[in-house]
Amino acid sequence: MSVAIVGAGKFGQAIARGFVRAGLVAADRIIASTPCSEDLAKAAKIGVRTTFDNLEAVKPSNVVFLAVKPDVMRTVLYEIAPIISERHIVVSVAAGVKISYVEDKLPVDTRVIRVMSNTPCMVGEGATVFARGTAAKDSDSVLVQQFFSTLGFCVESEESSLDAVTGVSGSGPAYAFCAIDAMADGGVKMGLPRDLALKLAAQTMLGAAKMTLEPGSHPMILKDNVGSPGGTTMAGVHKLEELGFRNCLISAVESTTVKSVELSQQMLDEDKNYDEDVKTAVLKI
Ligand SMILES: NC(=O)C1=CN([C@@H]2O[C@H](COP(=O)(O)OP(=O)(O)OC[C@H]3O[C@@H](n4cnc5c(N)ncnc54)[C@H](OP(=O)(O)O)[C@@H]3O)[C@@H](O)[C@H]2O)C=CC1
Ligand SMILES: O=C(O)[C@@H]1CCC=N1
Repeated sequence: MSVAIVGAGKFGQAIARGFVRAGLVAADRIIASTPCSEDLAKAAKIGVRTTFDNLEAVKPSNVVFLAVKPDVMRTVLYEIAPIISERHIVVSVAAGVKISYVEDKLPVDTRVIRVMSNTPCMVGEGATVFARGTAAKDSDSVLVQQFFSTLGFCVESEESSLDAVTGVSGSGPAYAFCAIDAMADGGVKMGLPRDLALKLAAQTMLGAAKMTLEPGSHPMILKDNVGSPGGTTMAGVHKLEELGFRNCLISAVESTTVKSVELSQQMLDEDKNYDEDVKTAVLKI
């Protein structure tokens, strides 16, 4: 198996590192491309092959990960389309880019899978949901499941769920990092050294997440177990409620989901305008 990662930025590097770390693909079977020399140097440090040329990455590969930002997706799809064949599986990890958008620009019957994952893939604790395109086979779905299961939790779903998945787990690590940082700030404010405060905050999140994932657990029951009657915890939980902590998180997930929906619509609208511009130009000729 040979893997191309087109768009070797933060997320492209995260999955490359994850695949190599898990021993799923040998580093020299991965070729990463980007026009950004800094990103290419970072990818090279993982041990993968690198190139500025997307076609050089795609040609020898059979699994092609598209990890570019949505605004360059069209350019990249048109660039690689002439060399995409039945041998390729195209896996898009871009937020807000619909499967139909990708399929539209590639040869008929290209096997496409759309994935929403997250950066904890780097440490084997990713959360991934994927949906298959119209020509994708069961074996493609099994392969993608295999890839992302080595990087953490992975499940197949309908494409319609992927905007909300982006809201919870795609962008979710950013909310968790903000929470960890803020808890550490609180510790420093109360007199702890910064490195200890940060370690305690991160380890606490890790432990709480692990407990929540135990079969039969529920976060609110676990929360009740922490709060001793008349003790410290409920004073803190009361403050969280007063300042709208849960409300904030629900709204953050909602805003991210809405942004993902808007991104999809914006891309379809831009496509329509682009097609009309091309038609007008052809008519002029
Ligand atoms: N970061 C995350 O946590 C997650 C990101 N994603 C998705 O991953 C994708 C990438 O995001 P992220 O890694 O954060 O963004 P980055 O900007 O870090 O990475 C994008 C990379 O693509 C490069 N690039 C730009 N144009 C081209 C081109 N024509 N051909 C090949 N490469 C190109 C960029 O180079 P340059 O900098 O020069 O433009 C950069 O190296 C997005 O679609 C995002 O939705 C999905 C889940 C999580
Ligand atoms: O911020 C973004 O658009 C990407 C998608 C999910 C996480 N990062």
